[in-house]
Amino acid sequence: MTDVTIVAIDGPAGSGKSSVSKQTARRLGFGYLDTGAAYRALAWHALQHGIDTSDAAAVLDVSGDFDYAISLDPDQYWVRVGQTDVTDAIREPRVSDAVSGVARVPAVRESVNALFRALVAQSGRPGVVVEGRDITTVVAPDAPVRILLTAAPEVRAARRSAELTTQDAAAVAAALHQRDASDSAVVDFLTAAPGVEVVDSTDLDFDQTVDAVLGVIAAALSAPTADTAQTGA
Ligand SMILES: Nc1ncnc2c1ncn2[C@@H]1O[C@H](COP(=O)(O)OP(=O)(O)OP(=O)(O)O)[C@@H](O)[C@H]1O
Ligand SMILES: Nc1ccn([C@@H]2O[C@H](COP(=O)(O)O)[C@@H](O)[C@H]2O)c(=O)n1
Repeated sequence: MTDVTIVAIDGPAGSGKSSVSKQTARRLGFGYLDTGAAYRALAWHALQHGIDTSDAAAVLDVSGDFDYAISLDPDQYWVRVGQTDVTDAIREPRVSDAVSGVARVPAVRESVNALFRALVAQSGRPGVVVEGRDITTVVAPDAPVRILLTAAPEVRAARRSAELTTQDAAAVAAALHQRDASDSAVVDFLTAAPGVEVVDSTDLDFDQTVDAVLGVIAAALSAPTADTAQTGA
């Protein structure tokens, strides 16, 4: 797809994709692309227009004037819609609750996937860690490194509720599992596709998880490819 080395990371909500991918990108001097932010920002945009995101036709309609921008710098992360900085707003529970409706619209997925590929190609970085739900399978199925980052459901819910102090733990867990259930009807991010390495962080702390991901990347990038094996390069 491009000369930029892509590290593709998928996984369910709260598995640590964003935080682990961002730190991995820093350690490698790579860019970091949070693909979920595009779906969240479009959900935010739809809500601003008073649209119910379960109405696919209305979502598609409002996506016509969706002016989206995101930083790929892991140290200066921001997300904008038009002139509005929505970096924090797209994490609000009302957006998380609405986002699966947006992600369910096939034309939206095609359009954001084209945008992701363009952002990676224009990143100016030697590599980009791209994280989401369908990166290993749809957005970058030929990436040299493809990882499914998992953790037990109760561990993911506990990590998420530890960062959201305004909501009770049971409500956070229920919302997270509800979002996984809706999302997994659209893309399968709970089982690893052939060739995708699983990193299970259930019993790992954050630094151990980053190290495990870096280990998979080092092994994959040093392994001979079909091309180098043939030429002896
Ligand atoms: N291995 C780990 N051990 C402990 N905490 C972790 C670990 N990995 C991530 N976390 C913490 O878990 C929380 C959720 O992680 P993060 O937001 O990166 O998940 P995510 O998969 O991107 O979620 P979502 O898909 O909902 O955006 C964060 O507070 C993060 O710091
Ligand atoms: N590749 C992707 C990434 C995300 N989604 C949808 O966006 C939502 C938010 O993603 P987060 O990673 O920020 O939690 C997610 O719940 C999916 O609905 C997607 O479909 N494909």
